[in-house]
Amino acid sequence: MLYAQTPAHEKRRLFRERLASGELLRFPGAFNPLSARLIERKGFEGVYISGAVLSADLGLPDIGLTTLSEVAGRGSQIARMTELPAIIDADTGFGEPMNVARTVQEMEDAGLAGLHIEDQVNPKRCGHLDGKQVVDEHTALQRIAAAVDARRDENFLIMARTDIRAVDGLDAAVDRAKRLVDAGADAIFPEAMASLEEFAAIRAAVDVPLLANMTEFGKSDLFTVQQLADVGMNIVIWPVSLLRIAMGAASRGLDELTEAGALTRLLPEMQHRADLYELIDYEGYNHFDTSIFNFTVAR
Ligand SMILES: C[C@](O)(C(=O)O)[C@H](CC(=O)O)C(=O)O
Ligand SMILES: [Mg+2]
Repeated sequence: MLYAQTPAHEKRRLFRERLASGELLRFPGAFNPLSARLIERKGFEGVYISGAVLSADLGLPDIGLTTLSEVAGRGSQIARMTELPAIIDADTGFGEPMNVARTVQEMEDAGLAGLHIEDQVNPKRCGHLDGKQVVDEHTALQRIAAAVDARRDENFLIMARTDIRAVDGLDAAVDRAKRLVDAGADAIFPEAMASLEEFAAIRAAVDVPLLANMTEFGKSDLFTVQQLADVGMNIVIWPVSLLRIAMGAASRGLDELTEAGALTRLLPEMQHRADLYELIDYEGYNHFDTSIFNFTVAR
């Protein structure tokens, strides 16, 4: 009933333990709190909270328009709904190094297990679009150092994302990954890798956990979990996939309404009322009610 039972510090501890095993952990993107619960029920190891999804959800492009409060607020709503660790996309950290520090503390308080901060200039762009720019090395390292310094729970994962591959090439990405680790990053998110070999090159360069972004219609091919495990990746995200699937289905449903005037034919594709109730534990709430309202009126 209500929210997850596992306290945030415990989720983080367990997450760090699992990450240390070297296995590949699967983090589909939750587009709302309810979908986080579905991800948990289906047996995944974690939940990703995407900036692209948060902005799209508001009808906005992913160009740094969302605020720290909006992102932390949505992160908290999603994280508290699942026992799984949730990692959030903190874009460029919402400002200068001091803002990055505050971002880390807000995300800790929101119950997240970790975040990633990227080295794009403000305002950022989607990592899979052309024309993005990255900051110089000094600024990139400052952001990460500020983040590491600000955290109060040592198990809160500070991941550095580098977008430099699409701008200056793979050698620059390898170099930046190494420097970000030296600055204290617990993990690296090499954005827009072009091939498995490129993931392998980053793997060879640093010892910390690595994240692979399997976003659709972007610059990376869609590799399988096994392929990514074979090149030593430790976390894989499908950041926007569930939103794309849900919006695709919604669009087809609206077309069907226009054409047929009823949705009867789509019933097999819908989440059944019974499945929804099971997912949100209606039963538990009923039980709670009967255990509380057990009085009778004396006459
Ligand atoms: C991972 C990402 O930062 C996100 O916000 O989910 C995006 C995903 C996308 O736009 O497909 C990114 O890769 O920049
Ligand atoms: Mg993003």
